[in-house]
Amino acid sequence: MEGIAIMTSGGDAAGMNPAVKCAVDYSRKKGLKPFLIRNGLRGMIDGDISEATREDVSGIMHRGGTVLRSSRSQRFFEYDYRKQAYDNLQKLGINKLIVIGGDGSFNALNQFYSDFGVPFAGIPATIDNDIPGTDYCLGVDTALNMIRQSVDSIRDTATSFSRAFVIETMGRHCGYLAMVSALSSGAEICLVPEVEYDLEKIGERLRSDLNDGRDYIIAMVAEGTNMAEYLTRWIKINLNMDARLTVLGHVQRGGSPTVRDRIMAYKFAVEAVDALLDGETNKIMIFRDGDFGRLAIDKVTDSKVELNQQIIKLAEHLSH
Ligand SMILES: Nc1ncnc2c1ncn2[C@@H]1O[C@H](COP(=O)(O)OP(=O)(O)O)[C@@H](O)[C@H]1O
Ligand SMILES: O=P(O)(O)OC[C@H]1O[C@](O)(COP(=O)(O)O)[C@@H](O)[C@@H]1O
Ligand SMILES: [Mg+2]
Repeated sequence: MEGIAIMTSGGDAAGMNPAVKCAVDYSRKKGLKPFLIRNGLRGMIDGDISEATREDVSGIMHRGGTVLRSSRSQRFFEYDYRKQAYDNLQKLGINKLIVIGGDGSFNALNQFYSDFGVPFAGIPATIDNDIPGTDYCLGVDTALNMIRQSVDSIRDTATSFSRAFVIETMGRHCGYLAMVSALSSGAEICLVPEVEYDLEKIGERLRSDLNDGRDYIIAMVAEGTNMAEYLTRWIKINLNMDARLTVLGHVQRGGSPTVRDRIMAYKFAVEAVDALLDGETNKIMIFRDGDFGRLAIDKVTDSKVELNQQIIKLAEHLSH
């Protein structure tokens, strides 16, 4: 029986556990022998690999994070450690890999494929939604719901005071979480790296709203702009308003996967196993314009992610 190993790597994201469960169950159904690599790339180097049991993947669907655990490994950049990882796979008869992770993990596995020719299928999983070629990455819906819940709570206190609340979201260089959250929470300001912003115009607009009776402000700021602290000070000085900053941080990465993330996880996992059985060697599973598909890794690594134009159209007025 051919061995297939499943791992999670990079920043954890809700939906990783359902993807692991489905990848194990479906690959077994298809006549493969599923293995689990624990602790991501670090575990692959250290041989933290075992055949998947039914117990390993039972009762994990509803759990956030990744039960396989994850890592960001400096050693994987070095050939000698990758060779050690390859030897570990060889010993167990593993000749296919499924990696559930972000762009960094896909680069890692592509390097590993160039070194040793072990075919892999990538399942996009990162709250940042920053993988080119796919409209959706596992974990995004859960993160958006975690943010919504936090912003709703902040709004409760905001409505009790005449204050501005600046809320910073994660996302690295991608403004998706901030922009969608600005829409879903009815924010007055949204700053993301992809859209030019004009503080002068924002000031004019909000001063007029405040004169008309507005008494609090919610501002969503993507971490990639590095503007959250500055904007908080700017509001105090320019709008003459008390302002508070909340950096949401890792709260956004936690939480039980939403229904959307569970179902998407299943579909991505089936696609990944099928891709490998079809003889694909280094493809990333994608969801684009409502359909699932497979994209060559270089199409992913050589492009830059672009923010969805429809979302920009709906939210860009919050940047000026
Ligand atoms: N070019 C590369 N060569 C080898 N390993 C890499 C390469 N790029 C990334 N990696 C490995 O992949 C890991 C996961 O990538 P990272 O960017 O941290 O998370 P994510 O997969 O969520 O984007 C890195 O910590 C590193 O170990
Ligand atoms: O958890 P860490 O290592 O502090 O990294 C924080 C970063 O990880 C993320 O939560 C997820 O990013 P990745 O999916 O690329 O790992 C980013 O939004 C954030 O900037
Ligand atoms: Mg990443």
